[in-house]
Amino acid sequence: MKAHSGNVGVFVRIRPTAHFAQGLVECLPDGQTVNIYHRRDSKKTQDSIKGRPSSWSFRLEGVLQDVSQEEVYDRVCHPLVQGAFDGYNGTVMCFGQTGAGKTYTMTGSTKSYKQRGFIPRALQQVFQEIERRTDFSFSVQLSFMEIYNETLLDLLSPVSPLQDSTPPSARGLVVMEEPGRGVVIKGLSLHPVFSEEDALDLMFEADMNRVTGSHALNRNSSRSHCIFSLHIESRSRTLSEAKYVTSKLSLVDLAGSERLGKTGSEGQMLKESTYINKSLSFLEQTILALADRRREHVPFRHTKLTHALKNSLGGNCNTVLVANVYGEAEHLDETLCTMHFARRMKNVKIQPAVNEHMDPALQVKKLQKELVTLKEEMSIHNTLLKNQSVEHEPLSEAQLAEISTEVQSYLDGSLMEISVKSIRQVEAVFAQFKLAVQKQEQKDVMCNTCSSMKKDHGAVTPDVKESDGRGVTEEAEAGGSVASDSHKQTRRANTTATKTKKSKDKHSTTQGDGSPSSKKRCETSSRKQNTSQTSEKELDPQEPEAQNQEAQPVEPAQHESPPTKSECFEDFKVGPGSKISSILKENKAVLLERRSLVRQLTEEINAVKGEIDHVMSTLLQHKQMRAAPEDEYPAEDEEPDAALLLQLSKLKTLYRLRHVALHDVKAEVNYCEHLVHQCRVRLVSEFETWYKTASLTPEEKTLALIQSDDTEQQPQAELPPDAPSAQFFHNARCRTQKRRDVRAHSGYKRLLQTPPAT
Ligand SMILES: Nc1ncnc2c1ncn2[C@@H]1O[C@H](COP(=O)(O)OP(=O)(O)OP(=O)(O)O)[C@@H](O)[C@H]1O
Repeated sequence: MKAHSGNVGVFVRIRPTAHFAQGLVECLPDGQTVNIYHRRDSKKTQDSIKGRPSSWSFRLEGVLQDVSQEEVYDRVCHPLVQGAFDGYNGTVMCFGQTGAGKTYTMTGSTKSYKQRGFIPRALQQVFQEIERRTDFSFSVQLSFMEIYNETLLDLLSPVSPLQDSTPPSARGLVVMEEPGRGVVIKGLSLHPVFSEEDALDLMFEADMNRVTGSHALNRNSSRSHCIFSLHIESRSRTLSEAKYVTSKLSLVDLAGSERLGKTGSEGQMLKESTYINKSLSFLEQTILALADRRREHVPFRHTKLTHALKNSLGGNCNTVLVANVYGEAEHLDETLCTMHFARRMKNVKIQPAVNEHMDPALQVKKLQKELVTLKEEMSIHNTLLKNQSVEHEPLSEAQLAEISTEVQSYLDGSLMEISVKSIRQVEAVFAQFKLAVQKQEQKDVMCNTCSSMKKDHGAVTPDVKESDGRGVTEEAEAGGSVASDSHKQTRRANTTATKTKKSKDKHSTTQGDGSPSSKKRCETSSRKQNTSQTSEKELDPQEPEAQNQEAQPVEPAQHESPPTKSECFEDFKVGPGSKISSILKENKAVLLERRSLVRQLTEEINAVKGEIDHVMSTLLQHKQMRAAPEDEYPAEDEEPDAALLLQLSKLKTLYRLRHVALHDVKAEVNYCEHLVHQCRVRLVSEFETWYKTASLTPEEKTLALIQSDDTEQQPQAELPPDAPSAQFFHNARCRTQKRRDVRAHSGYKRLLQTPPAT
């Protein structure tokens, strides 16, 4: 997904106020335009804008006024995070006057889950997406960097900047450009994270380490620029492709621009303000240069900030700017400056591109496979066909299309045979057959279930959770492994046969001829209708009765009895739910294998224990014998004792090793059980959703969609208090608070480094 292409996306967010400058700031109903007017009677204003027009109109991607944190995130950040999963880099920057709400937008309130900002929401989205994309494996790493007075600081350094008195320059955080990788920060620590809660922990930790100060406009003013980065790498689990994609998501909270007179800064804070204003002014110059396509040189290297952001400004990245402004009249000049910056940023071009890479090891494997195929082709060429025109190259699009047409003609009977030309052609023919079967299956499933359920929804009420649970266990006990496609197709064919039989039965019930066979069919049918709960076993398409039935001609749809929920579940498992169903089977197969290993190890341990007992009792006997009068027992009995002791020591070692192995395998069993449970729950819940939707008319589906939209827009206060993300947020915050308290008690003080002279 490409979130924004062409130009940088720009939004303006107005900080809520009871004293909105009505008449001076106007937000148009289109939600994209802000007009700003200057009063002609204001002396100060007239001085500052001498010779310029007295009103400005700014048209942006969106004007965010009185909008919740959730909506701001959804409009600004959500598409970029989604894009990151497709391999696009993304950057969101908050820019504006001090106190206008940049940190509130980016990090949000650390005390309130509902008011959390972009960073925690992005982490939530990332881990939810990872859970959803079961076909991919992901690795996520994060880093958090601060630029304070032109010095780069690692907010997540393994050695906390609070403890470390080494000057940051000596700790070696340097902006560098590497061929093929662009700008990298050498020395910045990257932290692998495996869960939302892990990541939130690090976010709170970094937030605690930031430099803040207090001045007239903001009690908690960030005195630095802050760059939070998430590095995501994803690889397909299903395709053995060498390709994989990476992306970097940067969330940038810039320090606030400030008028020194207004903030009343002095001393250290004055120095900070000077650095902040200087770097923002360079940022502005860089943006001007980027927006002007005639400029050949862009002064990225003027400051650490612009250098570090080089790839994010007009690079291959989806970039979005949030301009944070006040809505009050007294800040109109600064608001105007921010809006001009936003407009310039809007003119900067971006060229988002997917970061696709090749895994060399997998590529070698692929080439080796290719070589084997080519060799086979050669052997066919030489031995079977003796045909000079055998193709050794991969098939072209045109050849594949031709094969598809041939297969279609073969299937509809207009072509009697397909002649073999090469292994690749044979493989492509098989693939086309498979495709045709799958399409037919999908059609069958949808036609049968949707139309029948629609007709008689009330009759379909078995509790699938229970019947599914039993079925699943039965499969597991039967040692179910991953079903091959052909196996699935056989099951499918048998299911169809069973269904056809059932529809025939139903037909006979209403039009019975009174013959014994007809009666029997009637009984079967009524028995099925009276059963409120149908087990999987009863419906097992492989049961002998079903297999012995000759395939009956398919009755017209209106005579078919509606499939039971359990039957629909079977269809679901080979149709839309086939992926999760096959993962479940795989996991169950692994679980069974591990359980049998546990049994085997337990038996071995028992056997070793038996031997140990035996050796010990022999040794005991010898000891007793030695204690007896000498004439009864000869002295050479000492000799076997040495051998027995050696054997005993070996047995004990073996016993210990087996125990360790058993312990490990038991842990694996626990883990596998957990996975199987998760898959099972997911299969059933996905089926429930599918089943509900399949039985709806198009109008009902539309209504359901509208209702689900409504639910999403409910205020967050209505989220269940135990919503997992809220819990993670709460836990991580509490842990950070504890660390903060410990540090406060032990007298830690943030060492603010003197910046190197520039
Ligand atoms: N949209 C908003 N809704 C509610 N409160 C807000 C909003 N924007 C800002 N605030 C509040 O205003 C105060 C200042 O906001 P914040 O610290 O985010 O400003 P800033 O632009 O990051 O300032 P600085 O550049 O000085 O760090 C905070 O108390 C914050 O909670």
